[in-house]
Amino acid sequence: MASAVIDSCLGQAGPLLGPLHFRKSQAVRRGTIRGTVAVARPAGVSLKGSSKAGASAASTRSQGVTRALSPAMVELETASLQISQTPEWKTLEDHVTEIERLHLRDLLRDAARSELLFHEHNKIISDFSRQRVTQKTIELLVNLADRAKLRKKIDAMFNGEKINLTEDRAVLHVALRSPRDKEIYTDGADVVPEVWQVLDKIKDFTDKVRDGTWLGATGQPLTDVVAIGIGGSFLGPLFVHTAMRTEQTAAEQARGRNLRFLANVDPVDVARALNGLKPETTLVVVVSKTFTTAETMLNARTVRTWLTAELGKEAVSKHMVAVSTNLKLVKEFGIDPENAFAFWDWVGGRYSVCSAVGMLPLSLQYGFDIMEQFLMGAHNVDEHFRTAPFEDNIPVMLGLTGVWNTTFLGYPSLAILPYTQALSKLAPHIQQVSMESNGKGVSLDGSKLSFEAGEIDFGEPGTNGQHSFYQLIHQGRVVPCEFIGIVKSQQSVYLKGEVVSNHDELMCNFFAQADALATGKTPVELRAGNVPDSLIPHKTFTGNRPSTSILLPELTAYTVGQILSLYENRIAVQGFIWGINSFDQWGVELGKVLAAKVRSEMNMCRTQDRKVGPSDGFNHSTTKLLNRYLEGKARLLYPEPEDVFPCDLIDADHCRPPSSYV
Ligand SMILES: O=P(O)(O)OC[C@H]1O[C@H](O)[C@H](O)[C@@H](O)[C@@H]1O
Repeated sequence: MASAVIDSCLGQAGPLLGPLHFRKSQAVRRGTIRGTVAVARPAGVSLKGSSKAGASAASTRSQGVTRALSPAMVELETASLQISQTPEWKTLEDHVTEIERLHLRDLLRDAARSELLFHEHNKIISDFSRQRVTQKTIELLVNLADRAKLRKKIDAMFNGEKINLTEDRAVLHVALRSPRDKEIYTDGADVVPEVWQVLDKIKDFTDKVRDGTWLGATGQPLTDVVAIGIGGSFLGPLFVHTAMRTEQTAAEQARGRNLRFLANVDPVDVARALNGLKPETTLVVVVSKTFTTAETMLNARTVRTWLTAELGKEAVSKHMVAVSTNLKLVKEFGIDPENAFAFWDWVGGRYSVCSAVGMLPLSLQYGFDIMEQFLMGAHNVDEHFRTAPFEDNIPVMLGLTGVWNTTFLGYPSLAILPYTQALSKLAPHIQQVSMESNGKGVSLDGSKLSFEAGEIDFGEPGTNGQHSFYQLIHQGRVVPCEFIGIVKSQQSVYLKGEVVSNHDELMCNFFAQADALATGKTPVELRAGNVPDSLIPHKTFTGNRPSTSILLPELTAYTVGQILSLYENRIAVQGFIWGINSFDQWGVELGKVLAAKVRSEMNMCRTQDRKVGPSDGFNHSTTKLLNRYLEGKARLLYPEPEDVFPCDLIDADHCRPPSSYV
């Protein structure tokens, strides 16, 4: 059956049958394509020393153990084999020259085109008219999406297929926001009841903490929460918290409560997170999918010491709870499994904000009922994404225009520009979701991509960004932008006598910037404005710089959930088109392995007769730099000259105690 699927897929290839047949035979030879398939592991992935929970399983696979793929997955993997060799891709490449002849200044005069590129779903408006596209571009992008089997890939994700091939996992964060009465299966089991079991437990626990039924060790209410976690166990919750803080209903619910995050292992971050807090009133939530992440575990131990130094060891059971997929390690750490909130390996860290990772700390702060609205908003856009035709599907359109800009027009970046301070942590969150998901160099089957996937995301709320990096995006490099505006501000400030409120002023810029980028300012216009000739080149704006505008009615828990889903699904679309695995992150492992090596060197440096040199496996540069650090540390630890130990033996000079002590 699988080979029939492959043949039918290849059969559409037309003039490109050659390369695709080559791919096919190569894949068949490697054993990646057959009825039940043996999958080659991605080349060059070293899993040894990985601290992630899935690593041991993955490492057995890397040692040559193969596994079976369902026919559906065979089909999807096949559809991802070098999408750049398909006629649909080539047609888009050819289409670039047509688009290069057009200027957005002229395209925007076409009202019919603008109407076509204007979409609305449940009061979310998206306007793609300032993208460098015509109706034909959209048709060609949709053809590419069909060739990439986008619909089937979306269905496979929602149906719990193990589309994360390198970790053999389903990708079901959408199940985290599913209504109770839905059924979503993976590995033959419906996951929705488990999701709701944990959500019910979160509601129960957070209600008790908030109403004072659950008290601290000294009988005081726990009004302050410190959530310790990093990466996906931090950025999503921080984004949502920042978005909710000034929303009226949420702010009322949070009155008298504090939520802080501790992410960086930097002691400065520890000091800032704990500054002014009292152990008696503090609840610590340790958030880690794996419960092995070095930074989080060290911070958790540090904060546990801070708590127990004042309250005694028994206080841990009242003051520390955990969110993890690894309940065994939670228990070993000393947190009662009763006080642990589970999630599952089918939730990627960066996609985990709708699990207990976000729901627990955020419900402690705002109450479960408000956070349930957040889940409902995300689910609403998930359903739109799953069911709407591609041309009217906002996440799909965002993803397709993203692929168009990045891959075909050659603009590798995306600026995320919300015109509300409440979304100031959206860009940092999306940076992880997008860049960790799509920053890949090989396609699903492990073959090297012939184009660059991924997008460099950054951003800052308007208007602040305008006074910072907008110069570059107006007159320097072309950086596609996504402007996000809100109709009803979370805070209405109307000064008596002023027609334009603060919010109106903010939104004037939301509209103006997108048009300034698109239309620019020509030398003719400048001359008409009496600009001297010498300044004309400096004051010219070339325009033709693409952007999308998204307008939301208001910023509530519900619409924050919608925004999350728009971006998560947009990023999935891009990965599905590029034919990569957006759901693994092997690229973060190597640095961790090397850090572990440095850590063991530092530990050994505590002994006085320590001999460190290049033979320990570091190159000359690292050895020298590391030894400078150790030398500085030695001065701090061993202030007396005789206490200074020779930890730097690259050359004889460094063996001596620092000269200032001699
Ligand atoms: O939640 P944890 O297991 O502690 O992982 C925290 C983070 O670790 C790594 O950096 C991964 O690349 C991230 O995806 C993950 O979110």
